[in-house]
Amino acid sequence: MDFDLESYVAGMLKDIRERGIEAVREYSKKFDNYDGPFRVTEEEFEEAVERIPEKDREIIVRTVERLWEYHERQMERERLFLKNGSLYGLIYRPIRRIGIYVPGGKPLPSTLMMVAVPAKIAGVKEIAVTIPPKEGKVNPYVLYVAELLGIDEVYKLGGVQAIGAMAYGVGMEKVDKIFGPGNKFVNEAKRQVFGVVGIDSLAGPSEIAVIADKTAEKDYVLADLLSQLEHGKDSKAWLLTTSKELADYCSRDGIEVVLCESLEECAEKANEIAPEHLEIITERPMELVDLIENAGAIYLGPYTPVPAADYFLGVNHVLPTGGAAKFSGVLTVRDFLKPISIAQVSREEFLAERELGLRLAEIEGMVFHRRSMEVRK
Ligand SMILES: NC(=O)c1ccc[n+]([C@@H]2O[C@H](COP(=O)([O-])OP(=O)(O)OC[C@H]3O[C@@H](n4cnc5c(N)ncnc54)[C@H](O)[C@@H]3O)[C@@H](O)[C@H]2O)c1
Ligand SMILES: N[C@H](CO)Cc1c[nH]c[nH+]1
Ligand SMILES: [Zn+2]
Repeated sequence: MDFDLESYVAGMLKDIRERGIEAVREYSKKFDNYDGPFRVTEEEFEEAVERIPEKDREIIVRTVERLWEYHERQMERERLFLKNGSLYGLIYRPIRRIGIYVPGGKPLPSTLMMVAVPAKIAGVKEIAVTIPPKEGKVNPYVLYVAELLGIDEVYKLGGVQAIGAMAYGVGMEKVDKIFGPGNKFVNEAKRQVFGVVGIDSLAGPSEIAVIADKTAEKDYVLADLLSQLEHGKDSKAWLLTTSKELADYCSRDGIEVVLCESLEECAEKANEIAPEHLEIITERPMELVDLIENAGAIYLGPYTPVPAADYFLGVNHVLPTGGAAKFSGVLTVRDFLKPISIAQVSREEFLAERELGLRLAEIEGMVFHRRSMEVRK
């Protein structure tokens, strides 16, 4: 019988809801060989941070600066307008408390930067971070990034138990929204807790698709395809090409190669896949962009490989996978903000336009709705 991921994860989440910290402890022991205490102490922070060489601190600070510069342009401002003496618009408020899941199979400090920077720009006040421990410890680079960004609430928790703990408030205060990518267990757990908390997107195992023609440097294309397969056995790589030579060169384990008649056909295939990342390495890459409907991120030309975007370009690397790019997109500052509609209507406009509301209330059979509008003089 096939493994049923949905019921497997549902069972774990139910257990965490019902038995709380005991269940979290047992799953953590089983999958990460650690049963607490879960919150990273001040001493552990200090010890880890001291271990980071000066050169690496500089690398991290410069990377954070690049991310900050890119993301601060996304900050939403109030959008208000006046019409007939009335005020209308949207105002924005940050989510109060969020959880960030940092993947830990290969610990990814870069992912903490990718989520925490836009969260800080948006003005999120409280951030709890979870990461699976290794031998009871958290990766020191993750703790350094946390400290640099003013985050002191870090938990040694991974997988479904981390998502359950953040969503149901087990061993910590419940969060309002969970961010961050993870493996198929993490991704499914996020999908299932949606509604109890918000989630950013279904950011699961990494993927890359490359559209390339005969002008592409073969070694660049192959290296890029292999880069995302490095994330793990669930990762995927597709080459969509019009070049038979390139197709043969990249025919390796784990890479799905599709030989197409034209670049338009490559674009069509890319839209069907809706990959997390789409590289276009062709003679005139920009010409294909108009044909792309579904992709988490599009990187053009020979000098925009996915790993550069994973680390230092400044763009965000938290992206939808598994076809979710058909209905969602890259993580942005907006994901940390709640738009609130606002209006203050003038008497003149209200009286002039209320017949619309009165009749619509009648159509819907809403007597008290009608009354609320009618009663005003
Ligand atoms: N889409 C994106 O934006 C993006 C960004 C970065 C990383 N990623 C992806 O994140 C993933 C990280 O995966 P990872 O495995 O390295 O780390 P992870 O932290 O997501 O998963 C590790 C956890 O999975 C749990 N787990 C492992 N086996 C289990 C089992 N059989 N049953 C229940 N729980 C189990 C354990 O608790 C462990 O702590 C990779 O697939 C990577 O490609 C995606
Ligand atoms: N490629 C990942 C997004 O799918 C992000 C990442 C982090 N570290 C290395 N790569
Ligand atoms: Zn990567």
